[in-house]
Amino acid sequence: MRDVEFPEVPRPDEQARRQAVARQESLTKPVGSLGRLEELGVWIAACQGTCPTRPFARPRLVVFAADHGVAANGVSAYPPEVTAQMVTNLLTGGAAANVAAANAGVGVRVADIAVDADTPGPIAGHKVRRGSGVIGREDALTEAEVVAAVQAGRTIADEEVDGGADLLVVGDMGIANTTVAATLAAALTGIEPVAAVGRGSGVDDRGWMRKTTSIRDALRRGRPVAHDPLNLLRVSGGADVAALTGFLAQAAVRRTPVVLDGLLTGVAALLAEDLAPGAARWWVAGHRSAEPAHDAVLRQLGKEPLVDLGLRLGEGTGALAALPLLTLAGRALGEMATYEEAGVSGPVIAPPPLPGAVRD
Ligand SMILES: Cc1cc2ncn([C@H]3O[C@H](COP(=O)(O)O)[C@@H](O)[C@H]3O)c2cc1C
Ligand SMILES: O=C(O)c1cccnc1
Repeated sequence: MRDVEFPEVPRPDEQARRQAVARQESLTKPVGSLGRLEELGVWIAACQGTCPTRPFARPRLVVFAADHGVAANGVSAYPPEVTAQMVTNLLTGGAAANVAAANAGVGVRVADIAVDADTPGPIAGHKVRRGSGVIGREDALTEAEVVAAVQAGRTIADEEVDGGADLLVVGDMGIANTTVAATLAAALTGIEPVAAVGRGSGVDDRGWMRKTTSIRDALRRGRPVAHDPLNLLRVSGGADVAALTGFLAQAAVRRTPVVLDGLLTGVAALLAEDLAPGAARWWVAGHRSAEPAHDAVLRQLGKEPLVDLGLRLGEGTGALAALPLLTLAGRALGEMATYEEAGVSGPVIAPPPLPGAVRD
């Protein structure tokens, strides 16, 4: 699938990063005392290419919505029509993500990539198909659909960045998508189906068994192509994961930082880093989801999540819960007074170097 190639991903700005490290040492607090917030502030400066940092002007959440054929196996506690119903709920402001976005000052966009229903015109502009194949016995998508979905994600990232977004947050909505995500996580990290499977939106013990079997069957088909991101998306993925993959890679190409959410966005991140090496430097992990496979995915991404609240919702809620921490980190670096400005005496003993420099 040569139609999907990304240009070389730029690095966050090294000069701004160095300036930010130096500035952290000049601010009126013991060196390193803001802990991880200091690393995050440095990361924001490097992504913005400027120090002091600026407050984010237009943070945006994009929720990627799609249905999944594997829902027919009885792997979710909820019926497939909930996907379209929740899309409506997200559009009218009643979902958890709407509240979390409002709390964090983030604008919300919903993109129907493969919902198995008609959705309003403005959100269906990038729709690739309805649903997907039942991944235990057939391919999720055709080659053309994979390409179209990845391109849809790229276009959505471009639209957001061109519209002024300076921080992106990703989310998912789609019944049975944790079965797909767990399959991809197992294929990409090597964990077994029983280690990858989770309760998703709350499946019972019998459903859990059906889900584990579905992941096992899907993994049997997906493992042979696990090293090839686009073919893995075709065999075992879905149009939402493919679009998220394109979106995450393109956000990095466009030098725009992203806050990752739960399991589905995590597997898309692994695939995007594969397609566009270095893209992961532009992402921060918002939270650790209660889905067991998410931990393996985060480890493979080399990301320590900002919060671990036992959330298991998706929609971007974990990322949005963490967002005020990110905002604080940026503002502390940008707005605190220096020792010189405030007339506060600096240390009399040279402080130890800042702990664990930021992954740039
Ligand atoms: C009302 C409702 C709102 C949601 N918001 C996100 N999800 C989350 O749960 C689903 C994945 O779980 P599973 O694989 O078990 O179906 C996805 O839609 C995901 O976004 C929801 C699920 C439901 C039921
Ligand atoms: O990890 C997630 O994001 C998640 C977990 C459960 C249900 N939906 C999403």
